[in-house]
Amino acid sequence: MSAKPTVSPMMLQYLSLKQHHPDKLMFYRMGDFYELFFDDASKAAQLLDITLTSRGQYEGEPIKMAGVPFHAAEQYLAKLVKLGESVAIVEQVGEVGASKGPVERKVVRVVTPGTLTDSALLDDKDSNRIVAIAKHKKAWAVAWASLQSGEFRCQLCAADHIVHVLGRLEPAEILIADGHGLDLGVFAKITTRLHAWQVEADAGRGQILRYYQIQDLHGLGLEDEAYLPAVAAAGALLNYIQMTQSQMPQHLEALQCESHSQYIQIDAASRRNLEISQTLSGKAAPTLLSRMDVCATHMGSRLLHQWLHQPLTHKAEIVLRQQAVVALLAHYTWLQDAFKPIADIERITARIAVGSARPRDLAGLRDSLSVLAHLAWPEKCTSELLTNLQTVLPQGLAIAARLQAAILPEPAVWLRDGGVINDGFDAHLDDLRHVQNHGDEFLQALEARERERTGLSTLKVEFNRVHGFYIELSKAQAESAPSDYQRRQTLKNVERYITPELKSFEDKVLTAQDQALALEKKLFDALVLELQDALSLLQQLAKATATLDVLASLAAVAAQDGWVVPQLLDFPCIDIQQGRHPVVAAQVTQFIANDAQLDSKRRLMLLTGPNMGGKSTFMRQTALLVLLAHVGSLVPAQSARIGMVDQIFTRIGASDDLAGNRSTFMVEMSESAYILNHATEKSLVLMDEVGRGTSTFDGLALAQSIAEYLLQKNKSLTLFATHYFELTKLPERFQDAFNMHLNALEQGQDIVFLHQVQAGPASKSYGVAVAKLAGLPNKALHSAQQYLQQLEQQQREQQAQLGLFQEWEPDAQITVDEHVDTTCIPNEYLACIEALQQLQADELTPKAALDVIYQLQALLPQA
Ligand SMILES: Nc1ncnc2c1ncn2[C@@H]1O[C@H](COP(=O)(O)OP(=O)(O)OP(=O)(O)O)[C@@H](O)[C@H]1O
Repeated sequence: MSAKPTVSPMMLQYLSLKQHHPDKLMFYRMGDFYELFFDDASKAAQLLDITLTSRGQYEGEPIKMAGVPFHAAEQYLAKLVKLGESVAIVEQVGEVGASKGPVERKVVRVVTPGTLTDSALLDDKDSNRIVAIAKHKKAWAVAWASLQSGEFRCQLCAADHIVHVLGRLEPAEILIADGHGLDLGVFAKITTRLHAWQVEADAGRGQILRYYQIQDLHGLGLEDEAYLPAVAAAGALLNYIQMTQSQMPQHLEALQCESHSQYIQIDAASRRNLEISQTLSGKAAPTLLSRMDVCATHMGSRLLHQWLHQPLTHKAEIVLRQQAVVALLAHYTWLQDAFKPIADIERITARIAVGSARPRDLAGLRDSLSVLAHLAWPEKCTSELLTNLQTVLPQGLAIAARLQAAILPEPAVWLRDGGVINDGFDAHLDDLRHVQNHGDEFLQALEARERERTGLSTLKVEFNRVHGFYIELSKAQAESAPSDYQRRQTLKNVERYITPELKSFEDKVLTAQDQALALEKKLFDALVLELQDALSLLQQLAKATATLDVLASLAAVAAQDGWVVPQLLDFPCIDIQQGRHPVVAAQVTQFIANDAQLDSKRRLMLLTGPNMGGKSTFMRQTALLVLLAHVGSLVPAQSARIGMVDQIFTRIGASDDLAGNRSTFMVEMSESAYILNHATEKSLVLMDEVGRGTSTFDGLALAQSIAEYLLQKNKSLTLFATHYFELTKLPERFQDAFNMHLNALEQGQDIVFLHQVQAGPASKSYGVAVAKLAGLPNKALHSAQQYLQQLEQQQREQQAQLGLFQEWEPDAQITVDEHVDTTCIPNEYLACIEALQQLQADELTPKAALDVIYQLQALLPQA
């Protein structure tokens, strides 16, 4: 008879918990291990490189199992979260043996990439945002929160704009309802799917009202029906945070709806191209952020990251920052030195809010608040913004004093070890500690007293781990032991005793330790609760510190490299004298500074020049200087006048989007389409070699029409780099287009880049010379040179036959002037004469005249 397969009660418990978290890995606590079962076990074994075993059977199959030790769980969690996994943590919450069956367990928290608060799992410089996307009727909105900073915001936005908002926010996790139908591009892989009912306006409204304990959404400015998508998104976020945290954090700031005109709009592709915080190859350096970030604190680094991604559009706000940076130019070293010991107040505040703060967090907070409160600010270092920030700093003094009283100067790492609460903070704790620490004195006194009472010289009071405290007498004197001595142990030469007084002392000492530990935990938890009432002040302090740190960092970079204050104008204009690329200039030994001038009369700069000549660098440099000016930073230039910009677009470089199934050319055209559909007169557009992803003629035709569209329709300030020399004729038809080029010197077959931007178009592109620099084999170079000559010759011939005449007089029939007697002229010279006759010599530039001579020569019979 075969035994009926049974499922163990523990496995039943596991399965019932797991059914609520089918898409997450489940860490199921069993003693000193977190165990994973079934498919979770195989996945974890593979991702974490841990051993896969099995235990018992389920439905006739062995149950796969893998485990990680409880004390090392954090490092495994960190790895899983980095890989984009979410983990539900199941703890034993009941007493072992309290009831029949397995000890009671429940999911105490869910660790997801966007809801981390644990310092061990977070990157110090990462904002770790979680985003929810929602739709109501036909309108969309995005809401986002950071459990570190307490930031909680939303924004209404068009469906095709969502991916650009995501580009700015760089979320760690995105919540979105199933079947949303949006193309999220690279962000698709970090989405967590919700049911449609979890992202719904009514439910969202309820969540928000409950969280803030308010009656309606008027106070938050979200009562209008138009905000329903934002309400749905924000509510879904709150719901998710509540579900994942063991305790609902109370530090989220009042939900704010951002307007899309608050910051310069930069689409996702442009953000990438400008390498603001990530290089095109995905590295953290060299980028604008890595160049600008000399912040003393991680809070500052995170805020600077935000600032660079969110250049402001309100001039007054920018000017406040500028003034502060200027005021700090002579004092940044002082401020940075003062800030060096400041802990990450923002993250400590987050851990206080979710109840996971540790002893050293509170000690760090205490020391930091104290430093901030006692800053002796230099008298001459003032500006409106600095004064506002400065007034916040002393407000942490009361909390610092309270923590000073409550926490030992150097508390233990773990609360469970004790040694956290300060002496003198709680009388009972002091008593308990006194018992523990002053046991020796008591024992010495007892020994002296007992010797005197009994007159026994061998009497000793001692302690060992097995038998606790005892009075010891030699065998010889044991017979004279008083009657109240109770025998505890007999050894060869000695007898050991206990007395009621010693027993009660022993009880007191042994329980004092446990009691002290329990009391320390209680006092610490109460302290954390007390601090939870001050979350908003702590956040203000963190924000003020981070802001000062960023301003000092901007001042440091500007002071060390001689940057200037850009003058901000209210009309479209870029007038940069001797500008430098903030990142490239720091990398090359000699960087050539260049001017850039664009305004309503010179809207489109056609930029030509050799490969490697510096076109991309110059274009990016211009955009980065405009961006920095809107951040409130000074800029690397001799002088700069910059008009307020609403959007920055860049179409630079070739990249294909294999994940999105789009070819290089398709990406190029989609980005160009986006620019033509969105750029305005106040936008800055960078176009680098549009059209190069397709055949020459298609490419040229597209580049030409895109440039014309930008000039006629968008009227944006545009830098248009191209290798199509045909485009350099555009200024002949459009007054607001003009040519500039990057110059180079040819020395024999070699080329020297001068990296200077000069007026007019480039004379040639030096492609073969650059290929030589790149190390192309000589043979290949040689034949390239020959092909080039042939192609140039063919082009000259074609132009001579068609282009020459078409260009001077497009509709002209090839006729010879009737006043000229042509009978005596050989036929082969006639074309040349006709061409000369029709030439409008006064309208030719010297360069065009030279071209004409070449073409005429080509018409003549070879000598
Ligand atoms: N103003 C400058 N001063 C000094 N070095 C420069 C300058 N501009 C560019 N460079 C150097 O020249 C290199 C090539 O510049 P860049 O990529 O901008 O050229 P490009 O004209 O866009 O080339 P391509 O047409 O091949 O894309 C840069 O990596 C940089 O090292």
